[in-house]
Amino acid sequence: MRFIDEVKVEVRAGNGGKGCSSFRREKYVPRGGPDGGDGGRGGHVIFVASERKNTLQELYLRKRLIAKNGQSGMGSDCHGKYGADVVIEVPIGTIVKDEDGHILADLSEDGEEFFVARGGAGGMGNARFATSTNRAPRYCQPGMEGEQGIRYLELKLMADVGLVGLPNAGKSTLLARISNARPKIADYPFTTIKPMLGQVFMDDGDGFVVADIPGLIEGAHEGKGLGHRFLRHIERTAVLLHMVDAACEDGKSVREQIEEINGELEGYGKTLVEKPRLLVFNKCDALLDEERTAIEEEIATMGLETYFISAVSGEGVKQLLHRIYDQVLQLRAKLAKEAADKEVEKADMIEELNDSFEK
Ligand SMILES: Nc1nc2c(ncn2[C@@H]2O[C@H](COP(=O)(O)OP(=O)(O)OP(=O)(O)O)[C@@H](O)[C@H]2O)c(=O)[nH]1
Repeated sequence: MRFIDEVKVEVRAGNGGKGCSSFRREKYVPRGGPDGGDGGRGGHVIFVASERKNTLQELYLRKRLIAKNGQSGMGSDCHGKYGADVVIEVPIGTIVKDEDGHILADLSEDGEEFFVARGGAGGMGNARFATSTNRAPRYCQPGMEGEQGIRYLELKLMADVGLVGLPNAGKSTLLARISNARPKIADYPFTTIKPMLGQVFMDDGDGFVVADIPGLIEGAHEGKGLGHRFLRHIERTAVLLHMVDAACEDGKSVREQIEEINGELEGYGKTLVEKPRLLVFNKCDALLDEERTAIEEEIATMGLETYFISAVSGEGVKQLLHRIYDQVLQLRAKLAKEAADKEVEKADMIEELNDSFEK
């Protein structure tokens, strides 16, 4: 399966079936009334968010989603059948946009549905148009056209924590240690070529999801490296873990590594820069005490919360996880409060409206 996070698809819902114009013909009933049935509704095209999916590959391959037309109505008051819907599962975090880039839907919960193209209504048969003055109408309706258009889908993974750092900082090693994800780990850069999600379980039985995005390199936000395309996947996280190779195996000082990533996050825009960030110095097992002290002195002025860990030996990892979890819970509580406030606001508005109607 390839990781596809952007696709363009053509969607076409089914047209409604035509209504039927027909008259009852029975023995001994000389003038049977109208009995033309309605046409069936055209099929919808529906996206459903599913936790079983993590790529838009299926849509990338299909390119077109066309639902069936509704069947025409028939005599003897028989209605036409509905056209079959096309139902496509998409990953949680899929955003649907129209041709002008307006967001139509943001599918953020398992099972959430979006009718991306609605099938046309079936036309009414002549039986519906009989009145006391016109008992034998011949008129029946055509079916309505189904909606159609081009839609752009963009996947922004839903993770609580985003791992960022230069290639080889040890992001995959940390993810493998703390979560159920099993990323490839190698001592050459860019072993990670697609974002990888891992679920971390905490003592309370709950936990959080971490996204490891491919190693950023300078200029990534301008689309030069691999990272740019993937930065969007950490836009919705509660906290960023900025990983730095404290052993400086690739020859870059810790300051250089930090500044390079800062530059990339700044280049991407406010959403990432303003996120809470923990600076994590990895590979501490390979550091001498005086090297660690030197790093501590160098970063003291940066004002970032820092952690020293070894993703290989596990040193410092537990403490880090608790701190991350704190941040995640704080954000969840804030979002829950915002949602509850909105509900209250809505209820107040409805009450006010009702009051004004009564007066
Ligand atoms: N000594 C030491 N080596 C580590 C530690 N963590 C990772 N490494 C090594 O660093 C190398 C790179 O680790 P990865 O986890 O693949 O790094 P990454 O940041 O995921 O790299 P990309 O996938 O390229 O983005 C591997 O050889 C790891 O074994 C650590 O805590 N101590």
